[in-house]
Amino acid sequence: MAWHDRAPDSFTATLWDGIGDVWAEIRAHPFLTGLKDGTLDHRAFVFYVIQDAHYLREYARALAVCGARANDVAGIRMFCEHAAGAIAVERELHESFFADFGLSEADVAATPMAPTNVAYTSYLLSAAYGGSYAEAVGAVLPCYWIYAEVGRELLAAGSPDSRYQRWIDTYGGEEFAEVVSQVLDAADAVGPSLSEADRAAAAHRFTTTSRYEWMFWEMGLRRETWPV
Ligand SMILES: Cc1ncc(CO)c(N)n1
Ligand SMILES: Cc1ncsc1CCO
Repeated sequence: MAWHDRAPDSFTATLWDGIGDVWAEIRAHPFLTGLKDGTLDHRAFVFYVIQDAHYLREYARALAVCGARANDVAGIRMFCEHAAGAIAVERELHESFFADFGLSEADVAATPMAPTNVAYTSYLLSAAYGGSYAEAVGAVLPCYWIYAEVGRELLAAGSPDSRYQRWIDTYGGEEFAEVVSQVLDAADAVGPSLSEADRAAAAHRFTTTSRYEWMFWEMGLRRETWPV
């Protein structure tokens, strides 16, 4: 399982090389260090998980669009399975965390999406519908890859908080690692056929959504609200 260590000249390795600064900031983010050492304010975690339920629904839509646009049956099947998988993870949030917190389906639905969440999901859908297929894939990749890298690091460390550990287990586990390997292999299969301009456009999408990944944790930590 080498999704964190792609072949050096592969398209995905080039993409990852381009986000070195963003990845360094993500690893050091207080939301994640707080999950690891258990010091993260529970209110920030609850806020984040509610926002993530909204995020996963829109992310599943973006993956379904990638599925509709894929050039072969393997790509159609993979993205459609992952879209259904993202909805399954969203459903699990209701059965585990929201049940724990005493939050109903209606409570979650009635919570508005925070500004960063609106911006990130709007950007994903804009890339999925309006960009080239490579741009669509470039935009959805950080969601998979960054969470798998974060999960791997946090799983190795472990958390003293059982709820945070449960979150870590979702993304640090073998099942998610397998999903991420599949999508990175699919991206590397299309990489060599892309024009220089399309590769650059896809890399720009990848960098932008990586930045949104950092901003999503910042949104949770600050419990971001609309300023007006
Ligand atoms: C914001 C965000 N990015 C990535 C994932 C991984 O699925 C997630 N659940 N939420
Ligand atoms: C939750 C999630 N994140 C990226 S893909 C996916 C669904 C995996 O099947």
